[in-house]
Amino acid sequence: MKGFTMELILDTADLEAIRELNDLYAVDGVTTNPTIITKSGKSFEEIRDGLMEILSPEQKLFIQVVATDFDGIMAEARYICSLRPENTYVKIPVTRDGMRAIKACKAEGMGVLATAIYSASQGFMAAKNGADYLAPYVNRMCNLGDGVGEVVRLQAMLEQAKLPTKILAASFKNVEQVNELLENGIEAVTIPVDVAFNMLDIPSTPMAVDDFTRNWQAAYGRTTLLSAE
Ligand SMILES: O=C(CO)[C@@H](O)[C@H](O)[C@H](O)[C@H](O)COP(=O)(O)O
Repeated sequence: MKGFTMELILDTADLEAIRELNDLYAVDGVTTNPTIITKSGKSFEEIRDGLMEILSPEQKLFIQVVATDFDGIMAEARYICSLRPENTYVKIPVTRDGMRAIKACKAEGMGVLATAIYSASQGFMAAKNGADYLAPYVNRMCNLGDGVGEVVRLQAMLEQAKLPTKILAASFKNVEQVNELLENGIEAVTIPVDVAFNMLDIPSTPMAVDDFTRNWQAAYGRTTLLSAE
């Protein structure tokens, strides 16, 4: 396995949730796609400016192209990568035009994430074209077959070929899917807001804390460790 630090990315354009989760967790960046941005109810420009204000220069920003033809993808990719001096990645779906664009963007020195990946072979070819990250759609792949298994297979293929590309697994619907991939050494995950909170919020934990507080209050008449001495 390659030496790495696991990256935790948020898969949302909900600026309030990003602020809150950025306080709560060690967040490495944010991914968006055209649908995620339209769901925010805000304009692209508002989301773009909000993300650039919230994220520190070290946190990664991934923005997807909307154009589907090679020239359009290249124009949007240059624009996206010009938004911040570093740690900005253009997300390009692995269509035929997209694959050509991934290769061309890397030749121009841009950061690239290959997205909308549904099979190990699609991911492998994007990695061969130089993509920095691959985003397999885990839940959607699970709906078609063994999604987690296919991502683990892709990881094995990258390791065998000694390709440095990282898998940034996407399209999660529950915590268990995330856990399974982390257990298998996946280097980065991008998770939606509900899954991000569900990774922490188990009702038994605040219930246990309530017991501690109640017992302390009953014994010492206060709800803090600190006395008035
Ligand atoms: O590709 C990335 C991250 O690189 C994600 O933003 C990706 O587009 C999303 O996770 C998926 O489109 C979400 O899919 P779904 O929740 O609609 O199944």
